[in-house]
This record gives sequence, structure tokens and C-alpha cells, in this order.
Amino acid sequence: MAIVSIESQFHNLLFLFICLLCGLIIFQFLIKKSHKKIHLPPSPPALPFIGHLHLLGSLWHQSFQKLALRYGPFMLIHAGASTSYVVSNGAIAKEVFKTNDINFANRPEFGSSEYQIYNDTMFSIMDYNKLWIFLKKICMTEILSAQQISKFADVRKEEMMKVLEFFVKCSEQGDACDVGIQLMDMTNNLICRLIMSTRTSTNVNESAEIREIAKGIVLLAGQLGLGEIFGPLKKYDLLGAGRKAKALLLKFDKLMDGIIKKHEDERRVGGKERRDMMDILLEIADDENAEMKLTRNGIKGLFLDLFLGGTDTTSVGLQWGIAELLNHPKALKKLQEEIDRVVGPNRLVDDSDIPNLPYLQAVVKETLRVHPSLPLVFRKCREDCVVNGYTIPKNSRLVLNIYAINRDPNEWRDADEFIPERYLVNSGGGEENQLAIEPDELEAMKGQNFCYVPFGGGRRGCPGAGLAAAVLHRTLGILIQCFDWKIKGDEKLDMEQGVGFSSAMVHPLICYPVVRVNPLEIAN
Ligand code: HEM
Repeated sequence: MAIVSIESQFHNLLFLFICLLCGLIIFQFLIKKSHKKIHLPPSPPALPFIGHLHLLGSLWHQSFQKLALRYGPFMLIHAGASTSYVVSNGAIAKEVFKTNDINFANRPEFGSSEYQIYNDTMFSIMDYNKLWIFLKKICMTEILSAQQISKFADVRKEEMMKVLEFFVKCSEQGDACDVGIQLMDMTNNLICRLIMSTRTSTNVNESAEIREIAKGIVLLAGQLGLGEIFGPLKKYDLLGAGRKAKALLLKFDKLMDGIIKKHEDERRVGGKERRDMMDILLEIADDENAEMKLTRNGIKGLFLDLFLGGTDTTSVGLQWGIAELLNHPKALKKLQEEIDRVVGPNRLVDDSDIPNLPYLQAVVKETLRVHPSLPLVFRKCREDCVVNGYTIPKNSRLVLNIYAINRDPNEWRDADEFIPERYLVNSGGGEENQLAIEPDELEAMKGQNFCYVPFGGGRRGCPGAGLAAAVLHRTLGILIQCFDWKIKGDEKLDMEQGVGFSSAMVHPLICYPVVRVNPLEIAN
């Protein structure tokens, strides 16, 4: 009996073991099958919970660039609970910006939305929808149009003159100055004047207040973005950035209410000589026949974007431009010679000179290639689609590493080097002074070459590129025309890049300006 019982128990156990083994084999087979269905891009080995966070340094674009060298130009990266497809070359950027443009026209969430008071009306983060299309049209045909930019050329010049006066004074006194602070103030005042005809020194410090608010939000933006790594826990605002951002946004809201009211009062009285961006938007808001109703929140959200998107990016670009020229004295000399030859010493560089200054154009272009002001661009896909042969499920987060794309060694010779000459052809005679910028390169500035994407691309590309280009060329041209810049201690500048939303320099750009053409004597 006992023997029969042991034998039957053995059979039962064997049966159970075989069942388990079969179950395991079927389970593994199913997993493999499902993995085959979801064909995923390469990804570095990940750790539980934190994913690849341990592989990411303080500058994510540089970490992604290094990882791409090993895992390829299309990777899957898990930063805590947040998963992103990371693009690092021009061919795949083209698939996003061109082939699948409309599908990637949404932005992913950026921290907890509970703290965002303009959630559905902030142009840069709202989904691609009718309101976004309407606002984009207003940007491109009205407030950031080439016509509006040239209408305010005198305002750009006035702001420029303030900075020039300051540099001339430093030169006379032999003082060093923080060039970055001056350029930041200049771009902030400029954007404030274009938007609402106000500047720091003349209008109850509204633009200084806006500067402080924008600076605070830009600082918090990095932390808000980092909140994504907590997944659904982000709504608890574990880093506290959401609450701080909301306080700043409420301050901004109140300030804008006052500015809107002033504009409405002025409109009632009438007789304003020139319409600023606020006047244009208020007119559209009051227009009963407009395609869509533009609300006060829509106006505020758009302007917040212009303050955030336009100030740091442009002044950071200018700083890198000067810094690169100071570290490349031959390029600096060549640029000064070009400006002296084309413009001469009796007037300042003007917008109309830019087409005749190919080396200046090449310097600006190369600066934005090596130091894109926004090194990472975030998108979300609206439907399932295929990129680089992989199926990307709807609502996936995609990061375009502009920094890596612009420095791709397969596309650019000596990709990390600052070489403005790379865009130039000799238009005849073999002399350097007959250089011209390649026609293709002008197209590239408009986002048609996907290996060079400092302004992003497709319908969601930067709407301020025209204004940025106008400010960068003219300001850099005048600063180089009027001054020799001496570095403190006559050393090379440290080009280390800082952490943050825009890729600013870690070390302030401290220089001694030395007048070579006095702008106050020749201002035209
Ligand atoms: C050197 C200067 C600048 C650089 C390098 C730059 C770069 C960029 C980039 C890379 C994007 C993301 C584009 C994409 O998703 O494909 C962007 C978006 C944006 N930029 Fe700029 N930008 C600059 C200046 C400006 C200026 C002067 C303004 C306006 C005053 C501006 C306003 C915006 C806005 C509103 C967006 C959001 C567009 C959207 O989501 O549809 N930017 N910019």
C-alpha cells in the first residue's frame, strides 16, 4: 500500500513538474512573441526603478550624445518612470520634422499640469489643435512677421545704443564688464518693447519685473521637467517646483492684467502712432469676425512664451558668438576686416548690410550649430507611426537632441570645432575677400537641412527664428565693428556649458571693451 502511495505521489509530482515546465516554456514563448511584435530601438542596460538615470549627467544632451555613439542614433531611454525615444541624427530628425510632421506636432507633459495656470492656452505646450493653428498664424503673419520686425528696427537700434553707450564708458574707464548681463538686459528690453512698448528704465520697472519672473520660471523649468521621472507621483510636486512656478505665474498674470488695461485705455483714446504686439492681439480678440475667439488668457499665455522663448535664447546665442570669436582671433580679424570693407568706419552695421556680409552670416550660423540655445526639443506623437523602422505607439515621448544632430561627425567635418568657413564658397578670383555663403546654407537656416536644426523644425519649429536672426546678425556685427574685446588675464575663455533650460555659459563672459570705431560718434 505504502509503495503504491509513494509511487502515485511521485507520479503526481512528476505531472506537476511537467505542467510547470510546459507552462514556463509557453510563457517564455509568448513573451518572446510579444517582444517580437513590439520591436524596440536599442537601449542601454537599465536598473530597476531608476532605469538609465545613473547614466545621465547634469547635461542630458551631452549624456545622450555619448550614449548614441554606443547605442545608435535612435535609442529608448528610461529616466525613472519617464520613457523617451531619443533622436541623434539628421536623417531621423527629418522623419520627425518632415515625414511625420503633423503626427509629432504635440508636446509631451512637462511636470504636473496642476500648477500651470495657462494650461490650455500656452502656445509652446498646448496640443496641436485649432487654437494652436490660429495662434501660429497670428505669430507668422502679424506679430513676428518680417514686416513687423522691420517696423521696429528703430527700437532694436535704440536698445542697442544703450548697450553701446555702456561699453564705450567701460572702455574710457578701462573697466571690465559682464557682457552677458548687458546682452540679457538688451534682449529683454527689446522683447518687452516689441510686445507692449515698455522698457526697464521708462515704465515702472514692468519689464524688469517680467525679467525676474521669466528668469525664475526658466530656472524652475528644469526641475519641472525632472518631475516627469516620478511618473504619476509627479502630481505631488515632490521637488516643490510646481508651487513656486504657480506663484510666479500668478504674479505674471496680475502684471499682464495691468498692462492689458493700459493698452485698452489707450485704444479707447486712440491716436497711437504704432501698434505693438499687444495692440494687435487685443484687436484680434475684439474682432467678432475672427476665425476664433482669442481670450485674455490666450494673449497672456502667448506672451509668456515669447518672453521665455525669446530672451535667454537670443542673448545666450550672442554670448557664445562673442566667446567663440575671442577664442578664435583669426576668425575675429577676418570678420572685422569684412565689416570694415563693406560698411566702413562712418556708419554702423545695418540690417540691409547683412546679405553683403557672408562671413558674419557664417559666424552666426556656426555659433548656433555648436551652441544651440535649446539643446533638447520635446515632442509627443498623436498616432502610432513608424520612425527609423520602429513602430512608435501613440502618445510616446520623443526627444530630439539638437546638440548631437548639429555636431554629428558623420555629417560635419571636425564637428566640435568652430569653423565658420565651412559654409562659404569662393565666388571667384581665389581671394578670401570674395567669399559668399553657399545658397544651400541660406536654406538650411530656414530649417530645410535636418543636420542643422538650431530652431527645431516642421510646423512646431521656432516662430521667432526671423527675429532672432535679425538681432543676432546686427548686434554681433556692431559689437565686433565697434570694439576690440580683451579677455581678463589674456587667457582663453572657458567654454563650459551650464545646466538649465537654455545652454548658457557657466562662467560669466567678463571682457574689457576697447573702442575701435566709436558708435556714439557715427550712430546713423
Ligand atoms: C537664438 C534664438 C532662438 C533659438 C535658438 C530658438 C530655438 C527654438 C527651438 C529649438 C524651439 C523648439 C522648436 C521645435 O519644437 O521644433 C523653439 C520654439 C519656440 N520659440 Fe524659439 N528660439 C530662439 C528665439 C526665439 C524668439 C526670439 C522667440 C520669440 C520672441 C521665440 C519663440 C519661440 C516659441 C513661442 C516657441 C514654441 C513654438 C511651438 O511650440 O509651437 N524663439 N525655439
